[in-house]
Amino acid sequence: MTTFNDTLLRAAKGEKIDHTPVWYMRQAGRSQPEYRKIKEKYSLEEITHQPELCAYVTKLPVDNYNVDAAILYKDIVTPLPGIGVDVKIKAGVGPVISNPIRSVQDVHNLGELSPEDHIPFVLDTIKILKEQLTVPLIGFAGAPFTLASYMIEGGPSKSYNLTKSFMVSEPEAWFALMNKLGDTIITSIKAQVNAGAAAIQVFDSWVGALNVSDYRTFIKPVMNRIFSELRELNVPLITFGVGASHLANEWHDLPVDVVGLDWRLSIKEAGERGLTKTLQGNLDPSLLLADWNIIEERAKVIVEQGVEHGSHIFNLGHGVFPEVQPATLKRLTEFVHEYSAQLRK
Ligand SMILES: O=C(O)CCc1c2[nH]c(c1CC(=O)O)Cc1[nH]c(c(CC(=O)O)c1CCC(=O)O)Cc1[nH]c(c(CC(=O)O)c1CCC(=O)O)Cc1[nH]c(c(CCC(=O)O)c1CC(=O)O)C2
Repeated sequence: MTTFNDTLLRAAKGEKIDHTPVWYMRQAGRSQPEYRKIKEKYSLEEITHQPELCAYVTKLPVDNYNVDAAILYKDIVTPLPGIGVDVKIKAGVGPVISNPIRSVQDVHNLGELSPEDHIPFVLDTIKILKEQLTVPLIGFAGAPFTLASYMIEGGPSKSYNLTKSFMVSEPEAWFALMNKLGDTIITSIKAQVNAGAAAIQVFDSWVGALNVSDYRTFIKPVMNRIFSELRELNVPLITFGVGASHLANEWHDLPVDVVGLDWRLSIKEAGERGLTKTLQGNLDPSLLLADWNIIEERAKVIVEQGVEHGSHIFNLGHGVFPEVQPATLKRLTEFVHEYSAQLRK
């Protein structure tokens, strides 16, 4: 019988580990040939609605790359139809919403998430994976700002103009929206953990668009509430965002176990800024398209800084690009495992 590999859970809690655990954001899907074949026939929504198929896609990188965790194949917008958001994922574009939020009334019109009714397929996928996996399954949600950016803009945005102006001009509506999304996220995560998810990542991918002062006023209260309520689940809590080095200390203040960094702030610099918790990251995903000797050189520095820091989970600074060769991810996982084991002896 294969034993359960709990290295990622131990690293998240700051316990002693014999190698640095590895997983990659967007490891499921994307660059994998088996997934691309499935994708010729089915959309993301169709895959997520078929638990056996979705479990297969989620497990592929664990089998192919030997990573120390699985992350559920779904999207951050997956729970939103449950609260009345009309969202479709358009290939090559991203999530597109036909009823964007423009007023406090729009916020009040949003419903409540009932996981058993609205996302039973997600819970069924987790239950299948719990039987199959020998590594922890990471459940996840998009954070309120990142979800709100799609809901207010109506789709992906570069500037977040509508979101930011709504936030400062309509604070009552904004905080009502943060509350509603906070409730939705807490309910969705609790259901994922009850079904068998062993760790949680909250993706605040786009919150780096805000400055520290606005983060403290408009975002931090809801993030504090979310993580405080999730603490009772007793699973490691990871927060993550992109282009947000200026917010790293704010995240460290939240009741989380792990702070996920993109490639802009090194593990060493984060430690120097007073981040003592487990750090996750942070190879620039673009570099996975470079020659192996460059990838190895960069990964080596990150592993060394992670060992020096103490608790570290190796990851990319953001998601894997579809152009990356599966063999590169396999080799990188092996390298991080072996090199970190030598250093941690
Ligand atoms: O990023 C894309 O693939 C393109 C469009 C896009 C999607 N969600 C979105 C975006 C970005 C945006 O709004 O600009 C919006 C989206 N989805 C997600 C995030 C969080 C993040 O990555 O920072 C975000 C926001 C930030 C970001 O995209 O980088 C999370 C996500 N999407 C997805 C997954 C599951 C997975 O990859 O296993 C995950 C989980 C996290 C993880 O594994 O790290 C899956 C997903 N979402 C999406 C697709 C493409 C579907 C299709 O083409 O039919 C796919 C599948 C795929 O990439 O193969 C749609």
